[in-house]
Amino acid sequence: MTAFRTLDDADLADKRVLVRVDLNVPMESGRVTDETRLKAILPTIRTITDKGGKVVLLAHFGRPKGRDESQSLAPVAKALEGQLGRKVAFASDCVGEAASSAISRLAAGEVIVLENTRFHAGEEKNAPDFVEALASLGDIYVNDAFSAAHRAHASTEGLARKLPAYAGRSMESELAALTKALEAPVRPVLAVVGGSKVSSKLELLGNLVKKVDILVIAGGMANTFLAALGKKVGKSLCEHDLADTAREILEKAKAAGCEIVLPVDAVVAKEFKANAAHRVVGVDEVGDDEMILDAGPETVAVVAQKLDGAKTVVWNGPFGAFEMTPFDAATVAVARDVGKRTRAGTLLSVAGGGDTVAALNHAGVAGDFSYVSTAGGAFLEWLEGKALPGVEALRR
Ligand SMILES: Nc1ncnc2c1ncn2[C@@H]1O[C@H](COP(=O)(O)OP(=O)(O)O)[C@@H](O)[C@H]1O
Ligand SMILES: O=C(OP(=O)(O)O)[C@H](O)COP(=O)(O)O
Repeated sequence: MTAFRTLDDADLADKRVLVRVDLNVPMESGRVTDETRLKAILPTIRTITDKGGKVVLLAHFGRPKGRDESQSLAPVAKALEGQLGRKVAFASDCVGEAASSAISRLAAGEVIVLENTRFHAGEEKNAPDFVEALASLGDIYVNDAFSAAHRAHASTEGLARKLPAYAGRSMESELAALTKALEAPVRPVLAVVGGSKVSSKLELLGNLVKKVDILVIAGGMANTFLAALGKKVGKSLCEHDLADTAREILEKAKAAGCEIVLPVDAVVAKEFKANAAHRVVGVDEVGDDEMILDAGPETVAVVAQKLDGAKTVVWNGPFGAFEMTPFDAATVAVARDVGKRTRAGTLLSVAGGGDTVAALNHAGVAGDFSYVSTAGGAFLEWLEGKALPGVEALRR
């Protein structure tokens, strides 16, 4: 018997199936720029529609504080329609009259997306009345959002305890693939953690340093460490109030024998925009009116040298603001290097995260990696050995 109930165990005909998916996709000017997370949920949607269920998709987008139309899921629902090749309805709220009347109009085999769950404070609080309001809209709950499973929210955890709960196809395959690739990784293991979600990913590094041999800290995360070590980072993305936590992580790494690699140079600019005037500087030379938007070429060379000694790579979070040229250079260079080594058979590589996957696609190498997960933070917490609330709630 498997650890979870799956869609194979469910009677789906004519049922209202609440499916938690991750529609937190990269977007620019109202357009989805990477559809990996949409493609990942197609098998679950099709399994349910083929069996005559009504698919009610629940998801968050961004981190709004209350209702905020700029964080609406409406354009994502449109993009999903394109991927699915069939009509996808949309309801302007995920609870209440707007949701229930739209769902009541669904015929068997039809699909609807409900508006951003994070428009309601009860979502992140996992508030019982909000869980109740969501549960009243469905007969069955399916979680297909491995990438949001590290959040104990109403739609990722609370609902699984309220309705008959099943793992979706993507949830199943993510857990199986990560277990196969990383349950007993060949050492040395090199991890790259970068990106912009500094506060939500910094603390997990304290445990990660006990699991990996080399930790390359990149992106906005690196700026926070550089500042904690007394370097001036100007206007860079940086969480100065996390300096103590950053220093504690460096101590933990030392105690665990994990080598920490920080950028030695940076590409800096005065404006956060594509093709902004920029210069390459050492990390001691960032001006007060400048911001670090990418790692420099010397850092890329250091990472290449560290990769020479690694057998397994895990990666979440880009080296820079890769959506804007030329600040994609370090991310693209390291991605191509890892891809090449993986193809040559000298490295096993696992990468994940909404933006990281978009960056690998941008570099044209996602297909070269051993495994690409939809998940970033959730994948790192899984790697830390932490129980993920969204996964735990699904266990039989
Ligand atoms: N130095 C930097 N300054 C500003 N933003 C950065 C910097 N480095 C990386 N980023 C941003 O980090 C974002 C991705 O971070 P994150 O959400 O943590 O990754 P993922 O979605 O892969 O988990 C990208 O939008 C990228 O532009
Ligand atoms: O994009 C996500 O995670 P990721 O940035 O770690 O890939 C998930 O949708 C979780 O979003 P959250 O970090 O706002 O809870």
